[in-house]
Amino acid sequence: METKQFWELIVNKLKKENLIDPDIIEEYILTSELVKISNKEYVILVRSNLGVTILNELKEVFVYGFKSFLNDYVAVEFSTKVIFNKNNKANIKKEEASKLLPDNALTFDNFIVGSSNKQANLAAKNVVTNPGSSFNPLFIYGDSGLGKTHLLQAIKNEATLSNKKVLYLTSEDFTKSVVNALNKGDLKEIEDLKNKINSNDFFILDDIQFLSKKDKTNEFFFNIINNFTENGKQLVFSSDKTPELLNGFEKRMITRFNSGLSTPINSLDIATAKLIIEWEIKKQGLKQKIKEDAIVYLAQNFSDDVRKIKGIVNRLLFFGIQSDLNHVIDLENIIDLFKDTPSANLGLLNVKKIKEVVAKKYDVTIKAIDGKARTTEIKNARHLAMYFAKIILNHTSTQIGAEFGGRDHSTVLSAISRIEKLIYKEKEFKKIVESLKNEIVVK
Ligand SMILES: Nc1ncnc2c1ncn2[C@@H]1O[C@H](COP(=O)(O)OP(=O)(O)OP(=O)(O)O)[C@@H](O)[C@H]1O
Repeated sequence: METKQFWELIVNKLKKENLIDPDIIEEYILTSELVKISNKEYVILVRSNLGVTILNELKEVFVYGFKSFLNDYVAVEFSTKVIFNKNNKANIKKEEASKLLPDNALTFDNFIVGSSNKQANLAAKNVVTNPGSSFNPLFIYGDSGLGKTHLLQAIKNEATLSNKKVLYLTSEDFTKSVVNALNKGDLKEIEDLKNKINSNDFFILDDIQFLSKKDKTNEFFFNIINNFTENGKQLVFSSDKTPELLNGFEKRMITRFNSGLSTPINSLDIATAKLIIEWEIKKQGLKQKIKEDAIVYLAQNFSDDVRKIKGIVNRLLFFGIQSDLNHVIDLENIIDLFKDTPSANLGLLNVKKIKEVVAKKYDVTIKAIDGKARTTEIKNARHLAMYFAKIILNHTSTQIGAEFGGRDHSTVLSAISRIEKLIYKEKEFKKIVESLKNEIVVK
């Protein structure tokens, strides 16, 4: 279908469902144009900057509109024609330059985004486009193996492609250089090192928890932080803890770490873990097909750390080498292959836990959720629990039907769709869903 017709369909749908004020439709939407960037990315060109601001507030409604026709979530951005054309030219240049990066470079393109890391990913992209503004320093924290270094390297690569001067160091290397210079007691050497670091547009320091806490190293570091913030240049730090929990730093340092944006990378949720497993399988080139429920099982049980996922996929490849090319790897194979591997807590997540959390919230029983009663409270609880079984556990609609008192898969689909619609329409309901989701996935 032509993009123009497709855009008309979406606008008509949003109009019909009264999801947008008619004046806004008239003034900003009917005068806009849709541009398809890829199957997953669309840009809506609006006539004015004010229009962009207003429509950005309604982004979720548009995402809903696209999903109704495409049956998938897509990225929707708003822009004016002038800005879009300017960015497009810059992107083409960047695309050319990015071909110079090694194949295994850690970039935003090969970082898989899901609810556990989307905030950190967004903040990381933001400091590349707006260096030295409000998110300075950017402080990313989280457990080992969840992608902190990956995001820091992505910032480095992307900023370098935009012709920025970037210094990325591990805290160990930074400490070594500083201690070396200080031990020599040669003032010029210390000044040279300071100037060398300060000459960059970005200073990225990984695993800050390992930084030496000696007074003089701290003093040196404090000076660097001040130079960067005063000159509007970007600082990025990563750590396994929040700034407040970092031991041994002076209070003034903690205040500096907190003066920009601290953002977590949380433990993987099952949907993201599943995407990373599928991506690794594809990247590493497993020859055999693997069944969906087998991947979900791996995601539920072994995805507390992305490094572990890589190890799991290596074992799958080894299994593949020993198997027939036509063999389809199923759940039974996987359970057998990983029977001695200790599983992560995610394995404890199941439909029962979802039903318990939702039943408590709506003050109904699990029996009622599985039963036939259709009071508003029971229906809401049932539909929401089905929705969570889909987005958190990634169960199929047939599977969910069976788990909720033997319902038809089309009943499940319409329940999920009802919840999605409510989330887009009602901000309060969206908040409830977010908080219940956190309660369910918390370890
Ligand atoms: N969301 C993701 N998408 C793709 N690859 C990822 C993702 N998260 C992590 N990885 C990969 O997992 C591996 C471990 O990630 P990384 O080194 O960035 O973790 P980390 O949080 O810095 O851990 P540590 O605190 O131990 O240094 C890397 O190979 C990284 O590329």
